[in-house]
Amino acid sequence: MPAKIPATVVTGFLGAGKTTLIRHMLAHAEGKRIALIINEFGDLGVDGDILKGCGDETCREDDIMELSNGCICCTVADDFIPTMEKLLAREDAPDHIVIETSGLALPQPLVQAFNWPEIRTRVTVDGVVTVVDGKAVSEGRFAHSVAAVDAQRKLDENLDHETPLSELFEDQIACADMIVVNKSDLLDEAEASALTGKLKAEARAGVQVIRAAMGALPVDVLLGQGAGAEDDLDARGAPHHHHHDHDDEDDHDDHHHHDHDDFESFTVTRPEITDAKAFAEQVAQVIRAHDILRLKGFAAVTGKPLRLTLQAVGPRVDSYFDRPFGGEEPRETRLVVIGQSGLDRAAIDAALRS
Ligand SMILES: Nc1nc2c(ncn2[C@@H]2O[C@H](COP(=O)(O)OP(=O)(O)OP(=O)(O)O)[C@@H](O)[C@H]2O)c(=O)[nH]1
Repeated sequence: MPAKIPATVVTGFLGAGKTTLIRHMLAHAEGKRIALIINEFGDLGVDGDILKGCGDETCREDDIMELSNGCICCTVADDFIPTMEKLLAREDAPDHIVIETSGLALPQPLVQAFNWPEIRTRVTVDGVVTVVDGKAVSEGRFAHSVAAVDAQRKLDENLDHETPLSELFEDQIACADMIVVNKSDLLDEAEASALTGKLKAEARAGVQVIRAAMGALPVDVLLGQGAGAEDDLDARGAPHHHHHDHDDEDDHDDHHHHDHDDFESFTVTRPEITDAKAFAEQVAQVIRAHDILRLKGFAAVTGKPLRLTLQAVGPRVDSYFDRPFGGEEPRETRLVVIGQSGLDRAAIDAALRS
């Protein structure tokens, strides 16, 4: 029987730097043929677009596959398994498969999907890499008190003090084989080592916690961990028991909860903008006013042939020109907005289009 193809799951909260890390890995793949599967939250396909736009000859467009928008544990049979099978049916099988989960997904259901008979015989989960936004966690912007929450939970089993954010974070940490404290360029030494220590204490025994800036890690560090995670799910914090109201019919295992219901995303479209800097400030203001978790997309700037990529994680907005607009592509501005449920869509839409 041919050896199983190793697959690495890259998980981590919204905006932690998963796409950046993967982009670096593809650009420094050292001859490894890596196929990529992306499961994005929000309907704009920004991550896929950023990766496809990287222009590196080692990452061919047809090596990048996108799963339809949605939670892997709901769409495993209809979407994930067929995508994997398509990939495995190719003549030139990849050396390694990398799967980027949505920033709101739990890694456990995905790892579990590798136990499907069609997949299990041919692929193994080489490792789960959890990317952490070092700056956001240090600032307590989410998962502000994982330890405190844990202590509370231990005191009273009947209480559910968890917010969806800290719950997701805990699940992503519990499933990790390697934790990447990313954005270390924004941390001082004391912050970085405090966070590293805290994460080591929370992770399973022996999990490596490493620092990175812009996800720049050697491919050999990230891949080739040989964890066989699909055989070891129980040790990886089965998702919390938690009721969910995903929809009326409950056709999932009870222990699958559906945090993504607590989040929503929508797209705002507007014509060209005139001033890139002023627009970035406007975006930052809207984010602060409406508690938006993540905003990303592309803008057309009057007089500029290149497309402006906008990326905001919390109130920090990054923007850069990435590539010319394609011939068929409309010169317009499209942004995907992600936040906890209850966003005032009309107000956000108006504020971003003003
Ligand atoms: N300063 C700094 N910024 C970073 C670093 N890594 C990523 N970023 C920026 O953080 C933003 C989000 O990065 P992504 O790689 O898109 O994050 P992601 O986890 O893929 O985001 P989602 O797919 O939305 O969950 C981008 O603006 C990146 O340029 C880092 O190490 N340092």
